[in-house]
Amino acid sequence: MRLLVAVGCTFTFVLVDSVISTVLYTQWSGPNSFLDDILDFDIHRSVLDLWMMLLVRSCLLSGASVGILMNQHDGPKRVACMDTLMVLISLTILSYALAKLLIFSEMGALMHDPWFLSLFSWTCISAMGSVFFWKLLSSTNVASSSGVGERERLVDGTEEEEQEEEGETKRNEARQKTNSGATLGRLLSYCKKDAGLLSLAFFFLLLSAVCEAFIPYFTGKAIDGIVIHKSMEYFIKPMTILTVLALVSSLAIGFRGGVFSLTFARLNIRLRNLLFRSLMHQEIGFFDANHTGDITSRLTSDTTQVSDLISQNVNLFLRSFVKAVGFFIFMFGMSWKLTLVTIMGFPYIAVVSKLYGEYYKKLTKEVQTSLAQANKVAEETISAMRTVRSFAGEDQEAESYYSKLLEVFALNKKQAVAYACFMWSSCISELALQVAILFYGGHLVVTDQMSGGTLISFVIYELELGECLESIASVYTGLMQGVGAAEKVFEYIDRKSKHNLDGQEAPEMLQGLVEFRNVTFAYPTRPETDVLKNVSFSIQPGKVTALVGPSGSGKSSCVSLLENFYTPQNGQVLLDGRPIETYQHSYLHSKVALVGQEPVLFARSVQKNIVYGLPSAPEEVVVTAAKKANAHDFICSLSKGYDTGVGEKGTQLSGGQKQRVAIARALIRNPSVLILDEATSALDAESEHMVQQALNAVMENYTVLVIAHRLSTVQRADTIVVLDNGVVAEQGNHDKLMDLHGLYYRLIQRQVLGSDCTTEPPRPFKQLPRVPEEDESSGDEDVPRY
Ligand SMILES: Nc1ncnc2c1ncn2[C@@H]1O[C@H](COP(=O)(O)OP(=O)(O)OP(=O)(O)O)[C@@H](O)[C@H]1O
Repeated sequence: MRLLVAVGCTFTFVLVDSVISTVLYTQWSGPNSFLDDILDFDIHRSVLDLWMMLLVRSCLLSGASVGILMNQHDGPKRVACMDTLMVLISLTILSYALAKLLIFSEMGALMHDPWFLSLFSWTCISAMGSVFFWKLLSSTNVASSSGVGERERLVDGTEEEEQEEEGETKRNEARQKTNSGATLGRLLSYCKKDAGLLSLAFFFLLLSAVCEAFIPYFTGKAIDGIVIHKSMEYFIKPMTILTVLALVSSLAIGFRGGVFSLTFARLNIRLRNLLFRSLMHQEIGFFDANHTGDITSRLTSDTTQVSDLISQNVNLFLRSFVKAVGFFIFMFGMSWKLTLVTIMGFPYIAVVSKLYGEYYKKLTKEVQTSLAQANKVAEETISAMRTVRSFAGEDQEAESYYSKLLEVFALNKKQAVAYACFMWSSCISELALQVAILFYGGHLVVTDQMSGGTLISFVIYELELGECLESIASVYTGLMQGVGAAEKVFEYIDRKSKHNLDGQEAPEMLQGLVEFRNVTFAYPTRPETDVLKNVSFSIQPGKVTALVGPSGSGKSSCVSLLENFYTPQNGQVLLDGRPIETYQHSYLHSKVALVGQEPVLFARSVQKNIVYGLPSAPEEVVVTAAKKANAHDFICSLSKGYDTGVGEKGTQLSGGQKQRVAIARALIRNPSVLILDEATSALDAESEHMVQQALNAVMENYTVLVIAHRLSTVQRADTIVVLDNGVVAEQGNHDKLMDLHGLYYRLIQRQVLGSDCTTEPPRPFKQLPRVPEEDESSGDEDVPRY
């Protein structure tokens, strides 16, 4: 339907254009026959050429309309491909009409003929109208693709899918085009708070632009003073004004630049702040799905690129724009004819920079993505340097980083070629313009239509204007680059977490009863695999519940759900009878504390690590928590005691020390439920002993869910939940489960006896650093571990 309307409108336009152009032409040509005009064509006297432009427009528009009607599927796409060509043709028609006006102006009376002026004006209007109707025809592409998809349901499925995909791509492209303006508007709206500063910058900008606009004018006056008046008086006056103008403009330029830099530095801070806050509230699944390198690259390089490019370009754009307007006014005042010559070249430069800007924006996005990939490799390698060294993987990692850099370089090469082509085309068009101005200006001076001094002023204005237009063109590409980076930044700023942390419950008393009720869960990154299937068990207040099971059976996943990191697909995790997600975020994490298997410490002091999340905790509470965690003595022996830094991820502490600081960090909250992921396998005997002592004490006083790796812990637990491949295989205490002779029994037998007493080999518990002797199992510290 839309397609038919567009074609109908285009044909109507062609008809109206033909009638008006022909009537105006015949009125102008008078009794002369059309044939005579062709045979006796004189560019200085005939407007036949203007009428012929009608043929060009009509043929193009009618051809496109018929093409679209005959091939409704591919037609609009083909028309869209020739959008730029149509713009160029219309610009050429416009320039030709202006040139005709100049030619006729030389002929005096001819120019004032109302029919000529009407035909000239109509040619300009219809040239612009042609672009509009061409765009209308090409835009039917987006709407018609889905319509065609419907009509051609008989076509096989793959083709239909392809059509839909194409439609979607087109819709995205169309959306992207309108988005650039919206993104820019949004970026500027972030500067609203700096409106005062910006107004000041704008004032200095105007001041400098006005001063600069007058400089060529007084230069011309000074030259006329020497050449025409041959008097120092006529020379000194404009020279004095020139000096004052130069001084004022340079001061204003300095102020303007400084204030703009300050404003956009604040924009950078705001963007980073917003982005980081948004990241802090994303669900854990988001961090599973996105690599740290990608995220930090948006936070560092993309935000910097946005503020740098926007600050430089907004500054440059405003300055160039104000100056260009001023220059145009002066140029028109000096010679409207020479100004028309200048205007003829201007649209071509605009088209070239638009094309270049769009291509550059696309390349910039690709470069950023590619750089993020390279950063990903570097970050992963550097953060795992010990592992890299121990496997002698340095060269392999360097090679893989280099190959990523080469991918970036391939894109940089494309950017360089695009830039070279852009510079080449804009320099050529500028040069052509200057030659035309000098040529025509010389003719005006020779025919006494302007003075030599005025021509010099005009040429200076034209050169300055060229610079302004060049700046505006480069601003466009620079802005597009910044907009590309800004879109990536906004994507994360606008992202709403898929897991809300907006629970409000914060009861004064919490018993610590945890229930898993028919929980089925799959990680968002692997939604097709259920890692927990209909899991139900409970953790009684004041009791120790142990989770055991082979590696990958889902123990840590249970902990993640209890920490409210993810939402289960089915079932509920309850704390004191209320769903876990209904609790206030900070409340929940003060009541449910976790000591992980490989606890992560921050690169701060021991004290700051212990009070993490509770910055106002008094010193004595910190010391009490450290004592309970069996950490006080070793902390006191450190060089600066509690103020000693622990290094990145706690690397300056031993594994056992790290664990005890992590236990203190959990205990300082005085939690109702303590989750312990027993990690003793990575520790040496002494550290293990220290950590175990701390854990033993803790288990006596808290409601504990422990992922148990030691037989002593499992034996001591009030309830043992045995997980196997995401389901609860068995539940009960040690004696009951041993009597069952099921999975638990087999696992114990296997670990204690070091042999398999089943026909079906069970999957192993956590890897054992050493196989214990059978009679060791009664001891506490040296008991066998899972
Ligand atoms: N972030 C994640 N994204 C996708 N799948 C995951 C994620 N974390 C764990 N898994 C998968 O979920 C399953 C259960 O893992 P989980 O870590 O809960 O097991 P586990 O019993 O704690 O194992 P282990 O004792 O070895 O730590 C495994 O198959 C694992 O591959």
